Amino acid sequence: MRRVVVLSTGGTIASRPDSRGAAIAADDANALLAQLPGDLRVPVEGVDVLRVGSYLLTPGDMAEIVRSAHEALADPDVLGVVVTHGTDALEETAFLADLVHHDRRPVVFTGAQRAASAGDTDGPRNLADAITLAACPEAAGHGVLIVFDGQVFAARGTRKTHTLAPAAFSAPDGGPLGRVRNGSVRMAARLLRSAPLGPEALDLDGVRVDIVASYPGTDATALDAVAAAGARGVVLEATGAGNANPAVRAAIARLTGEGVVVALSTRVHAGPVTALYGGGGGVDLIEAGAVPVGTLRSPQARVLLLALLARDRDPRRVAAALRRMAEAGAADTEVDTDTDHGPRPTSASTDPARTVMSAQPCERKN
Ligand SMILES: NC(=O)C[C@H](N)C(=O)O
Repeated sequence: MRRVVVLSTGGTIASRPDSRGAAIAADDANALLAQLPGDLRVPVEGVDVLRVGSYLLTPGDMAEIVRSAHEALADPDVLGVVVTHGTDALEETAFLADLVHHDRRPVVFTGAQRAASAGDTDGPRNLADAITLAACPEAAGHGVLIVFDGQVFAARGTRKTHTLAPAAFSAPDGGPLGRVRNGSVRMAARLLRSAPLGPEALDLDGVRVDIVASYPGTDATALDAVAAAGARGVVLEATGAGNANPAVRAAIARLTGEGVVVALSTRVHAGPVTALYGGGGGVDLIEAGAVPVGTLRSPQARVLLLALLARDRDPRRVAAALRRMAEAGAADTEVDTDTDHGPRPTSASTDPARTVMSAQPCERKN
């Protein structure tokens, strides 16, 4: 039967209060589907994968979620897959799924900011939007998508940018690709995606990549500690366009000399990492061996590094692949010229830099 598969993994969308009032993932896929509003006009199958807050996920759990999506897509009758997920680490699992996504059918991640037990929970609406999008031909070829509060985002570059608001996600360097409103889908733009990695990129067990922050007065303590703990990769969350100081520069040279791959990201909300400054700035850190990761922020840079290290033990090749794939992200704002999904330009684009607008072929009644 032609259908959408909903993979349930937990998060606030599935949460109810425990005896202390603390939200705990409790609902399974059937309970989520039972709360759906309106007529979705497409059969839906629920599958339980995990039932946890996403802050509890390990890289191995994230790989299991992605493998479950691939298993669902092995059935040609499946139109698309929805993953319900906690929002804390949604950007990580969605990006991992995108890195290995090799199917034109969409995988759509969603969740909620208000628990399933809340009178004003946003979960059922987000889930209905995700199912509509997953069944929509306009979503084909976009890779892995995130739909939240009516906005559609590419997995890559999208982050949780509000702790509580229903509009929890944004893509600071590109904006949304489209929207779902009143059961109707409008896609406005498309990202250029790099070639997908093979399934071995999901063999994350035993691969350690840490994130280390740099700040005024930081020293080499944390960098040396994660290397001693067995990290094969480190993401440095630097200041500004990717700057630190001479102590961090020396630690990066030491770590890369020992075969640890160091990615250079930033704590700043938007914009790319760029080699601009000396004295321990980006010019020096890159010279010492750090790889600038463009507009990727630490959580997704870590996922990319995990995936690359899972498929290759050679740090030089991994660093080269990291550089290549981070650069591919620099093409994020190019206008799509792929017309096989039938784009029809209009003046209603959400982002003038990425103007491709389609009609609304996917409608649901509600
Ligand atoms: N809104 C949410 O889903 C947050 C929750 N802490 C989680 O990530 O599971």
